Amino acid sequence: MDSDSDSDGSHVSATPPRYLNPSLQRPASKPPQPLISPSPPRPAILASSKSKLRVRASSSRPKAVARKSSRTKPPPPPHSPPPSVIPPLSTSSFRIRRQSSNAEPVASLDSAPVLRAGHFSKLSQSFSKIRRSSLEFETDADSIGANTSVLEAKDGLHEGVSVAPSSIDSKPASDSRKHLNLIRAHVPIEPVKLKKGGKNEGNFVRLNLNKRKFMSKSGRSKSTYKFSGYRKFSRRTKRKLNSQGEANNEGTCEEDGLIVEIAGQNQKKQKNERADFEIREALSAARNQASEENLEKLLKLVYGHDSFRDGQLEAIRSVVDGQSVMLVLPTGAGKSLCYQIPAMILPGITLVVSPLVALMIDQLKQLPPVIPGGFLCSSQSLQQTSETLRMLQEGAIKVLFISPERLLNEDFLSLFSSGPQVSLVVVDEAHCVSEWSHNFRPSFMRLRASLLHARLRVSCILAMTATATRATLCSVMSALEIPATNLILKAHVRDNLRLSVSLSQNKMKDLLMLLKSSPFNEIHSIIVYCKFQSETDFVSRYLSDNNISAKSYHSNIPAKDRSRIQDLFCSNKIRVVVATVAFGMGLDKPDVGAVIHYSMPNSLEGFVQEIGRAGRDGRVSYCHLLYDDTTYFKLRSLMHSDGVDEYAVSKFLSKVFNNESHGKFCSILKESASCKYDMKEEVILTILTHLELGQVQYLHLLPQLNVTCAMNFHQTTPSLLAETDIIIAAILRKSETKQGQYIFDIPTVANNIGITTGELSSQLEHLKLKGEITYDTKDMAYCYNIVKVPQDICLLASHITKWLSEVESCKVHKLDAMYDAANFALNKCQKELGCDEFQHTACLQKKIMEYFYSESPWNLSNKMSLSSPFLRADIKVFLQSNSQAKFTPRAIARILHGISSPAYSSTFWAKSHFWKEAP
Ligand SMILES: Nc1ncnc2c1ncn2[C@@H]1O[C@H](COP(=O)(O)OP(=O)(O)OP(=O)(O)O)[C@@H](O)[C@H]1O
Repeated sequence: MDSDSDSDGSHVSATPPRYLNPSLQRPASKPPQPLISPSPPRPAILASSKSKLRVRASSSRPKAVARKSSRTKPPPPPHSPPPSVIPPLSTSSFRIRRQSSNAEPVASLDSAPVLRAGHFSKLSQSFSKIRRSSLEFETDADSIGANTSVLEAKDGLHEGVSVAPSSIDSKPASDSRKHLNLIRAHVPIEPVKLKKGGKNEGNFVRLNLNKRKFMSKSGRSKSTYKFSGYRKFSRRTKRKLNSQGEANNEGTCEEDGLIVEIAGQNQKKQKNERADFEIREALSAARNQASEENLEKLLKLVYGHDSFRDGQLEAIRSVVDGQSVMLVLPTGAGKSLCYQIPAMILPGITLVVSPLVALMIDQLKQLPPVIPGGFLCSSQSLQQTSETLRMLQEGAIKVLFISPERLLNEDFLSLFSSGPQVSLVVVDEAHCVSEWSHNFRPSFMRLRASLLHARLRVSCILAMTATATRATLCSVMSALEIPATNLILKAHVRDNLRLSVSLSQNKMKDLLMLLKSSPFNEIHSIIVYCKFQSETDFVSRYLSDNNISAKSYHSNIPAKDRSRIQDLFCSNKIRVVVATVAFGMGLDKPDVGAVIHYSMPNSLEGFVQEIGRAGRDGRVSYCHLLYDDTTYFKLRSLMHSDGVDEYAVSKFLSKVFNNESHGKFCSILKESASCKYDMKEEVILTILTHLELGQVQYLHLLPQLNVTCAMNFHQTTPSLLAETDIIIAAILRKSETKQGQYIFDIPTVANNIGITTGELSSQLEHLKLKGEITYDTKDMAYCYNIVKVPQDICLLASHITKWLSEVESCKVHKLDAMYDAANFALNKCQKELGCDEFQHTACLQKKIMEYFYSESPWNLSNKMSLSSPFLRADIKVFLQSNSQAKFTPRAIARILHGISSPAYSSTFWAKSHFWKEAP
């Protein structure tokens, strides 16, 4: 049987073999060897326990559907904790929607077809010429789906993606599923046999010759044929002919092949049209009535999935019904579908606000071909941005991924005052809206329902997250005005994950032992999470030295290399990726078999999110935490790195309100302010956001921009130009000259002549195009208008500092909760719920549930309260030996803890012997 036929039937599965030895069955109930526990001997892990925990009383579980595979399925995953584990919901301020009794169980990927619609990103190396068919979406007046999108990427990176219209070339869902996939192992790639004799030979070369032959014969010019299309055509023809043993007369056969090919194309076209028609019908039915049956039909046709997973249908129906929803589903549970299907059904645009560009691009790639999408981010060129905006206005984009900064940009918002209709705003990773979350983003905080309603005229908001405590949910729902009844909350941890913890005194050695022991030694794809970038490098090197194929991944690795590492991992060419949290967001590799935490995460939210990258295919997967006190202490110190003193806040506020001119454009240089007030840029933005969104609005934040401009004149003399141009006249008044360059502050000039910085910039651009000037800008600044000057800056500083210190305590509390859960599993677990010496799925799930659902914060013991008896003496000596400098108490504490800050960088202070080295 050749490889073509191999790909058919039994061996094809949606996921590649997880185990290194494909003959091995998944070790669902295979006891892993206890290895790192402090108290040997350790009994073997019990993967399937009888005393299972239940997440919700009626929670449905991933259904293990028999796969067309020779591999045996593992036993179904254990159940989740019993309802008694959850604090009484009736006392909560939310009504947590329970799954209806007739809800379909979660379909495992095993039951899904081999390819998902929309997966074409095997070509992530170069997805520049991929045509994506889109359906004709009905807008108010006309159909807009006549456009298809072409995605482009440069350098094989996920950068510079733009979406351009193209001709109607709608493909049916079934066809679209033949798109090559990012996760190549998912895709039965049609093998192209190369002839022996060197890499430049074989079909490629021969077919080029064929091409010349054919062309000369038909008398067409070279330009008549697109090479790639022709190559495909020739290859297919060639195969056909070879199989008939008629390859000798190449010219004639090519022509015969052409006839066969055209017939095939016609058939395919008809099939496509039929599929298109079916989808259109299903869409129209779903628009008329968003019933379970109609939505399931759409799900099947567009995605190839048989049924909705827990929470999906409920969310989709509510959104289609125009209700705002807070959706909490575990990582990999299928949240994207909950906005994609409404996006198809609703008449207007769906805006998806995302915190990371990489995430946006991944999500864009995962859109099914029937939904034309685009994205806007700051790294795009002006041309790309305006092209996307043009398409948006023309209705050629149905789903637009956008950063919060971009969304809140005045120019962008003004597009919608009389422009395209927005039907839905999706806030992805919605926990970022809340300062009580593990991942607060000030720019997300500015996403208020009132603003979205007023500026986008949108009434429906879908907030999605995988991890949120009650406090976080409360603040997100209040900011986005989502009614308490519209919370759809499912389990935070999927129950196909087996959780284990071990105390480790030598983490590298223990990690290696873990990877070489069962079940990890049989798992093909593993992510090892580290806290620090340097850790990822030396851990991956250590593993490689010990014959484990591993690569490190962190944000300091060039984007191109990161992309390559991710591709290698996704195509199963690297077994282990040793990464910081930078790895995994948007990663949809379904068969990651294990996640190992080399370092403890900062919070249970982080833990849950990271382990959620394992077992997205519904198969039993393993998550192990290596935990030790030293890392905990180090992390606890780091939790204070964002903290600020009232003194610094007060100084900063004085600077902010220094310029009392109401309505005028004010700016504060980011870098120098950060250093001067010893506050991280993110903290400064948090304070400014609070000044805008707090109880009293003190200022109005504007987009950040480079405020220093250095200009050269090229044609007309500056003074002559100033006679006819008031902007140049103002620049001459307000600038200083250095080596022939005119250097000025953009806000100062704009304020001087009473125009906005935007108007000033476009005037300068105009002069530049005329060849009169060239200029460069630098010095990124926070920009704002003052709305109200506070009466008492000290009082305001005290309020803000108190708020920030509560946020800081919240972070510390999250770390303590993580530590407490791990400590509980290791030292206090009574092993009543199916846990054993090594495996603590049940007790950790219980701890996680308590953490996420409890009304009040846990009362946690503070291991850090014991201070060194030598501390006072140390501080005294430190001050004496640095008597030339002034320190705040916080600055001294940071130095002693080895935490760098904007004013006290590690580059300088790590040389001091007071600087505490990282463990
Ligand atoms: N109803 C379904 N049946 C089968 N597979 C599904 C279903 N819904 C989603 N999936 C698949 O589940 C995988 C994860 O989906 P998705 O990326 O939307 O999850 P997510 O919840 O957004 O994950 P993350 O939290 O990591 O962003 C995808 O491969 C998707 O095709």
